[in-house]
Amino acid sequence: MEKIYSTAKICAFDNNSTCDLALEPELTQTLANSRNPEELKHVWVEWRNAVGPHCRLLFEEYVDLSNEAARLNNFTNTAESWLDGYEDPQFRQQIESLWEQLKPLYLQIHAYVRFQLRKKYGDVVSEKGPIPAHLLGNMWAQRWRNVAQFNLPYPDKEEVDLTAELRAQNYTVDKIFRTAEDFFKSINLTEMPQTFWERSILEKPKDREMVCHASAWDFYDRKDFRIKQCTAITMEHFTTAHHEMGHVEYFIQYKNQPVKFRRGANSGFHEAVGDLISLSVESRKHLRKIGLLKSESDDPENVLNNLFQIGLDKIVFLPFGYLMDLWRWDVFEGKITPDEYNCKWWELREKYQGVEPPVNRTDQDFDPAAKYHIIASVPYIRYFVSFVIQFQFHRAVCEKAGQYDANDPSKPLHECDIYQNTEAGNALKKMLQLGSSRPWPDAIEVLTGQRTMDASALLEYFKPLHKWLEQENKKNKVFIGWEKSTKGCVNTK
Ligand SMILES: CC(=O)N[C@@H](CC(=O)O)C(=O)NC[C@H](CC1(C(=O)N[C@@H](Cc2ccc(O)cc2)C(=O)O)CCCC1)C(=O)O
Ligand SMILES: [Zn+2]
Repeated sequence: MEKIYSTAKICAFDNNSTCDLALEPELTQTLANSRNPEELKHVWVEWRNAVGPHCRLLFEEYVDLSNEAARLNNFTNTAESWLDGYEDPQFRQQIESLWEQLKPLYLQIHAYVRFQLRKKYGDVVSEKGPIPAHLLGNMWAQRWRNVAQFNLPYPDKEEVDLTAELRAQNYTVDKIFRTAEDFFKSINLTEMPQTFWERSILEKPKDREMVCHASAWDFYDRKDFRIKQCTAITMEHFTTAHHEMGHVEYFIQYKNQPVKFRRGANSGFHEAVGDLISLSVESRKHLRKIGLLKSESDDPENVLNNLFQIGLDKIVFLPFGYLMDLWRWDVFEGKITPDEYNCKWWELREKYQGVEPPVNRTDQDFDPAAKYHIIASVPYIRYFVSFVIQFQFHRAVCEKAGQYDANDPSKPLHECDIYQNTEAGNALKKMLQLGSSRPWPDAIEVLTGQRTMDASALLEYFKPLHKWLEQENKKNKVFIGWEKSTKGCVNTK
């Protein structure tokens, strides 16, 4: 399935003699930059046609083999095996409870974006229904930051296009990764070893196919750590470089643990390290410090525009991060059978994300395969966990850096930047060095003083945006939530 996914190509929208377009970089760029609904629909449908049908039977076989392996490891099925690392029989209930706390914020940004997209695209976006998934700037509608420019709360304020700025300043792939390394070093974490620079693959090779989905690798010899990334000069890849290097920092911090404990406290911790640093990097304060933001002024409108763009990544991701394994847990437990794979997927996509396919789908399609983690058997709830705990970590390191104080409105959480603060870095380091040697509640307590996942830090970070969205949606009399989709998935049997 990985080979099918990594080599799949489609033909161009307006020229079907060009048929060598791959997911990265071509289709990713089209979904991000095209404003032509027909072209977006073409790319969205053709990608799924190129991967889904070819993976469907393989996936059924994979489910049986994976469950057999789980049983041989004394688990009931793969779902139980995947959840084992969270060491808590109540884990799924905790996730559901976190989602219930976060859903009101999601409903507000969803309603606002649907209203804006309707202004731009007209009736292809209904007033009260789910949002068509192909118009949101991303192949899976899991992050909407690429459609920020016609959604900004204050559109007449300066246009901060970091991708354009990176290119204008002749950022190279190497400079992107050196900039990321510089941040980690500045808080007393570790520089990348020389072998990292010699052995990593940071650009798509010209001479051969390669799995371009970014990844970070620990070779478990305490010395060899690498990143593989088909890096483009974009803001998304700048953030991804920090994400991948966050994995490497964690590898290095726990490298002296026994091999058994050279893992994240749970998988969500591993996903949170790089994103935690990116929360500082993406603040206007930091972007100005490293010269990526020219303007001097930080008036409330510019700050809200920036917070909104971060929300299009972080708030928007939550329902997707949840539904990916809600679908797979049911598949592994046999609650979703092969003939229901696709229509149950679209039920969940509508129920949690409030998105719909641009064209009707059938049970003969297999749209989950359009997402790397499904065909590569990579669990996904780790990202939902990460998107919650990274804000708990951020709140803790920002307090240590004196950059955040719950009682001081002049130090809001969303303007914190821990750059060059070694107290913050040392506190983070103490947690990372534990690896998986202690239950994760002990690990999170070391840094935050809490022993549970807690949505309050994310809600605190986005509080100004939440308030603004509620006011704006009320002013525009926008319908909050979504009615049943007119599109969806049809059982052909
Ligand atoms: C040997 C091995 O497998 N190593 C693991 C790491 C480890 O376990 O040690 C690994 O490298 N996994 C690859 C995976 C890549 C990416 C990803 O898949 N991201 C998710 C979700 C997401 C989205 C936004 C975001 O800000 C953070 C995450 C997606 O793109 O849907 C793609 C770019 C970002 C991270 C990763 O790094 O997590
Ligand atoms: Zn990761």
